[in-house]
Amino acid sequence: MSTPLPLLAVTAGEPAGIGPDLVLRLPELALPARCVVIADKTLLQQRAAALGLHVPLLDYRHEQPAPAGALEVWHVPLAAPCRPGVLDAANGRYVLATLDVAIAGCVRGEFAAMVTAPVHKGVINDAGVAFSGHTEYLAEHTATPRVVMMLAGAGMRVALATTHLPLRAVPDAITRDSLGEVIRILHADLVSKFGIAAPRILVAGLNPHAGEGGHMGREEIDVIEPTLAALRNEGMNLIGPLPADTLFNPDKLAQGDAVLAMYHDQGLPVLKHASFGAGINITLGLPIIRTSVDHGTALDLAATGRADPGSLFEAVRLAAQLAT
Ligand SMILES: NC(=O)c1ccc[n+]([C@@H]2O[C@H](COP(=O)([O-])OP(=O)(O)OC[C@H]3O[C@@H](n4cnc5c(N)ncnc54)[C@H](O)[C@@H]3O)[C@@H](O)[C@H]2O)c1
Ligand SMILES: N[C@H](C(=O)O)[C@H](O)COP(=O)(O)O
Repeated sequence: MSTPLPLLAVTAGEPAGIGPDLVLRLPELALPARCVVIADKTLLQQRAAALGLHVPLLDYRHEQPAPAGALEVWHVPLAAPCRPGVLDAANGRYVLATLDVAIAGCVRGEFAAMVTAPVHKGVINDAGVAFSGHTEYLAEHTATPRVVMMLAGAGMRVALATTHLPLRAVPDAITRDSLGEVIRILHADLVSKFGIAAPRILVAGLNPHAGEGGHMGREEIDVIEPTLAALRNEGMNLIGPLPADTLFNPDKLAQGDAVLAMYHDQGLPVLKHASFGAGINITLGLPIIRTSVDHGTALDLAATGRADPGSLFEAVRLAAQLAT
């Protein structure tokens, strides 16, 4: 008897964006997972019609996997009809409801992992819910005090010491405690999830030229170096703090298994330049497995047929691999 495929929850994300278009493409490939899309079924039917896709949509039944070529759907109703490309705050809470279904299913063990299509952070806030990203939402809703965002693609892994916060808040958010926790999570998950026995982590500085010996900022001297020194004493292989402008040169990258950038736009533009459309976002440190795409809602492409599903396929493959 063959081993059953891991059962993954795939949330379709912002209804006006490309998430519905992308999940409808899942049956095209023989992916190493059984996927259940969490979304409004009528929305998927309408989007399939707009795209000219003939995908049978079947209600999810745990004991009855759909045949090849069909898509299993866990129906969560929209609050208001959706027009492709047009955001509507009335549906902000619908997006969160799809995440809640996936999280609850993972926590109770029904789903082996969750994969998320992109959401629009702004419209969820417009709906009256403070929301800065899946990463922070998942941490809060699994009662996990700290998680780490890592994107992977083009042979690179880039983790972030801070995630979605205003740039002016970044230096204050990087403390010896917070940085130490981030590095411990990154190190532990590189070992446990990626099978790297002794991970080498390249750590970026915060300031230009890693502070130039304290002449361009003191965070490297006061926070980053002491944190790295303490963790090296525990046996971790940490290289840095390194000037971020040359850290991504191929020779330097080859010396590490992952980069730790200090903030979102220090690390992610490099990775997305190299791998946009095929990269994966993974939340480290969670009690459940969660992967995601490397792109946003692309409202301009919804229902056009021009959205590339490559990143979603990669996110499903990684989630399945981690789950098995
Ligand atoms: N995983 C997520 O939930 C996630 C990730 C990134 C951004 N976002 C959110 O998405 C919203 C829009 O963000 P943005 O405009 O900065 O970035 P975006 O990724 O939506 O769009 C940037 C550009 O890339 C193109 N693009 C994006 N995905 C594509 C795909 N699959 N195939 C082809 N082209 C694609 C878009 O058309 C656009 O030109 C924001 O609210 C942002 O916060 C969500
Ligand atoms: N920072 C991510 C990116 O740029 O791809 C994106 O905003 C998604 O983050 P969440 O997974 O936290 O929603």
